[in-house]
Amino acid sequence: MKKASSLSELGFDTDGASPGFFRPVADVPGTPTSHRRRLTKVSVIGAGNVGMAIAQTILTRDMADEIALVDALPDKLRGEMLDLQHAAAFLPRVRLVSDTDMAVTRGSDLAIVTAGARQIPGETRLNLLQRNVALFRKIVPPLAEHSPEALLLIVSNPVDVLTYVAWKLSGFPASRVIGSGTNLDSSRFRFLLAEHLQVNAQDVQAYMVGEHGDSSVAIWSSMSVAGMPVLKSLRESHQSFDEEALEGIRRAVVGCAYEVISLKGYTSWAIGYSVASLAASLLRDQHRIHPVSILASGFHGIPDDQQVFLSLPARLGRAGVLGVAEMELTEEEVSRLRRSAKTLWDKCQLLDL
Ligand SMILES: NC(=O)C1=CN([C@@H]2O[C@H](COP(=O)(O)OP(=O)(O)OC[C@H]3O[C@@H](n4cnc5c(N)ncnc54)[C@H](O)[C@@H]3O)[C@@H](O)[C@H]2O)C=CC1
Ligand SMILES: CC(=O)C(=O)O
Repeated sequence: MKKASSLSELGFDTDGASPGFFRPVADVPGTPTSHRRRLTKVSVIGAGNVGMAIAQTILTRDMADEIALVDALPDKLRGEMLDLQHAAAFLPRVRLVSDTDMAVTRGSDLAIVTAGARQIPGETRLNLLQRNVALFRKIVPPLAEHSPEALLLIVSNPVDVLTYVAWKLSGFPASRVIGSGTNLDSSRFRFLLAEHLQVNAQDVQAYMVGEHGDSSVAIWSSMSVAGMPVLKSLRESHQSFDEEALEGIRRAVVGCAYEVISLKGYTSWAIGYSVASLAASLLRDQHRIHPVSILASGFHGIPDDQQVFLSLPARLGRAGVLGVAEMELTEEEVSRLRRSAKTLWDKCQLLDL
C-alpha cells in the first residue's frame, strides 16, 4: 500500500488551493498586511513519551500555528506526527511537520528540548549527565543557528545542568534559556498539600526551588491557602508537627518521580501539562510566576562566580525571564538552597564547555 500523509502525495492535483469548493472573490482585498497576525511556531526536539505529551498538550491548548517535531528515529517520528494529524477534526488548525533534520525547526519562537536518555527505575537524574551532554553538543548548536531569536526551554535531565549546557552551547542570553525545573515538583507539592487539606491544588500557593531532583528545597515559610499561612495550621492540627515531618513531606515530593518510574517506566502527563503551562506564559506574555531553572548567580547568597542554573520563582513573558521574585527565606531554606546550588555547580564544573 502506498504510504502518503496527504492527498497530493497520492497524486491528487490540489495546487495548494481548495479544489473546486470555493470560487475566488475578485473584488475582496486580501487581509491588509498591518492586520496580519504573526504566526507562532513551537518545536519539540525528542518525540518520546515526554515530547509527545508536551506536543499534544500544546496542541489542545491552541498556542501554536505550527508545531515541528524532531527525533532521531524516522519511523517513530512520522508515526507520532500522523497520529496527531489524524485528530485534526477535533482540534484547532495547526500545521504539524516533522523531520530528523533540525532545519525543520527554522524560525521557531519556542524550542523545547526533551531528547535524551531517561532514568531506569532507581537511577538518579544526575546519572544521565554524560550521555545527555554528548547529545546536547549535537542538538543545541544547529537548533540555535536555525532559530537565533527563539526561547529555549530545556526538559531533558538532569534539567538544571543541561540548561547551563544549552546556555553555553547556544550563546543565547540567559533570559532566553530556561529549564522546566521545579515547576513540576511544585505541582506535586501542591497536590500533596491539597489532598491533605481537602482543597483544590490551584488554591495552594507553594514552591519547591533549587534542583529539580534530590536536593530540591521546599519553601515552607511562604506556603498559603487563600492567603492563610499553611505551616501554622498544619502545626495546630498535628500536635508534634516538627522539622522531621516537614522533611518527610519534602521527601515524598522527591519520591513522586521515582515511584511513577518504577510503576510505568517513565513520567509524562504531569510534565506535559507543566511545560505547556510554561509555554503559555512565555508565548502569550502572561507575566506569570513559575519556579523554573534560571541563571541564579547572586540570588540568596549564591556566589556570583557560580554560573549555576536552578529553580527560583521567575516572572515569564514573551522575552523569556523578566524578573525573579525576591522571596523572603528562612536561614535554613537559604542554606539548603546554597547546598543545592553547590551540588549542581560541582557537576557543571566537570564539563568541558
Ligand atoms: N524535567 C523534567 O521534569 C522531566 C524530564 N524528563 C526527561 O526527559 C527526557 C526524555 O524522557 P522520555 O521522553 O521519557 O524518553 P524517551 O526515551 O521516550 O524519548 C527520548 C527521545 O529522544 C530521542 N532522541 C535521541 N537522540 C536524539 C537526537 N539526536 N535528536 C533528536 N531526538 C533524539 C529518542 O529517539 C527518543 O524518542 C529524559 O531525559 C527524562 O529524564 C522526563 C520527565 C520529567
Ligand atoms: C523524570 C522526572 O524528572 C520527573 O518526573 O520529575
